[in-house]
Amino acid sequence: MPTDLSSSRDRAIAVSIGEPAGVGAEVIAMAWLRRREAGLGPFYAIGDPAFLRARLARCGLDVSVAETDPDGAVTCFAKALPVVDAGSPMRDEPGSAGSHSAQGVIRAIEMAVEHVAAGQAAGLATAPIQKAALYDAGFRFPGHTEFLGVLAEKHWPGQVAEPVMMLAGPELRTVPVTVHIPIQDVPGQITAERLLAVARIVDRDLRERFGIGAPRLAVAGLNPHAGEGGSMGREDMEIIAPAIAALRQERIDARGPYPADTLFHPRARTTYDVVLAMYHDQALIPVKTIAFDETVNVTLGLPFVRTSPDHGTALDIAGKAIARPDSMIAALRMADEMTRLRDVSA
Ligand SMILES: NC(=O)C1=CN([C@@H]2O[C@H](COP(=O)(O)OP(=O)(O)OC[C@H]3O[C@@H](n4cnc5c(N)ncnc54)[C@H](O)[C@@H]3O)[C@@H](O)[C@H]2O)C=CC1
Ligand SMILES: NCC(=O)COP(=O)(O)O
Repeated sequence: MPTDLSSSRDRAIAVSIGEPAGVGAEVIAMAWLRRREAGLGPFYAIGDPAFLRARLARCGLDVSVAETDPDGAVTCFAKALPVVDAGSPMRDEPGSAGSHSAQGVIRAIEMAVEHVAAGQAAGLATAPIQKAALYDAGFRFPGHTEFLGVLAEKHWPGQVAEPVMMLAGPELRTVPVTVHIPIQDVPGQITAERLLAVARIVDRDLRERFGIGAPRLAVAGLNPHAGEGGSMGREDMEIIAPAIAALRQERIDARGPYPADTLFHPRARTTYDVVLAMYHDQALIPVKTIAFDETVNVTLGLPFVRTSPDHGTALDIAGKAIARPDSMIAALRMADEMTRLRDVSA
């Protein structure tokens, strides 16, 4: 029987509402409806309350929305979905994303970080953004991950934020060493410095934030058969293998490089705690294939907790109340657990 955690803490998780044309608003509301059975602690949305009400009515979701400030969210949460106004109107036009909503979408993310920095929120979960729509409006970051790194350095002066994306499912965690870049640019960005920096953050955060005492890091090769001794590409032997050796000198349990095609089957998955993959799809295809509905995108290397569902805006099904809220629920649960672990260890 899951515990009702709705009133067991003094600060809630802030949830930026994401792209209004997508499924973010409805999966947030569905997560609220399932809060008790899912054992979720309190959370509140940041966005346009009028938009939220309109979308939930369109979807036929029987959810009361309570406008509040972050401090009032915990009290409201048992009876209504708390929402903090981001001060920028959003349109209830499912499926048609555009730069018109960008200001509110970005502001909601900024406000969530401000609330965490001010001690008004325990952590942050983000609903998906439509990246191209934000780029059209001048957003200059590949995604949340990099934007949050900049916001962290702004609000935690003196801290060097090194945001690292990790996809965490029930059976598999993966980290893309390079993320949102064209595939032709990947080999040039696989450097020893990047590998060492990512592996150190992953090792530290798996210990500190996930309670894994001795994390085992499996490192995937870049080329077929991890280069086949150099005949299918030289990065594996010239860059990745020496970086792994350097990590082992630091007593980080990194292993590999392993051929990526045989790294994700069930027996292989019992031999490590996380895979460092060389590019986006090498990391995300296996986790989303194994557990699309339960996997969480979590940012390591920040001075605060940030999680997100693994899926995107799903414009094709927005406004129909058929999106599954499971990944958003998993993201909220993970944010809650990580913030509790931090509270205990702080
Ligand atoms: N954290 C974030 O902000 C993320 C944003 N995105 C953005 O989302 C946009 C769309 O990306 P896509 O590659 O099309 O991926 P997507 O995840 O939005 O959709 C892929 C397929 O999965 C389905 N799907 C997604 N979420 C679902 C859910 N909760 N329940 C049921 N079905 C679901 C969609 O209907 C679609 O058929 C892009 O702009 C992308 O950049 C993508 C991933 C994460
Ligand atoms: N493909 C994962 C993704 O797009 C999430 O990016 P971010 O917005 O969390 O940086």
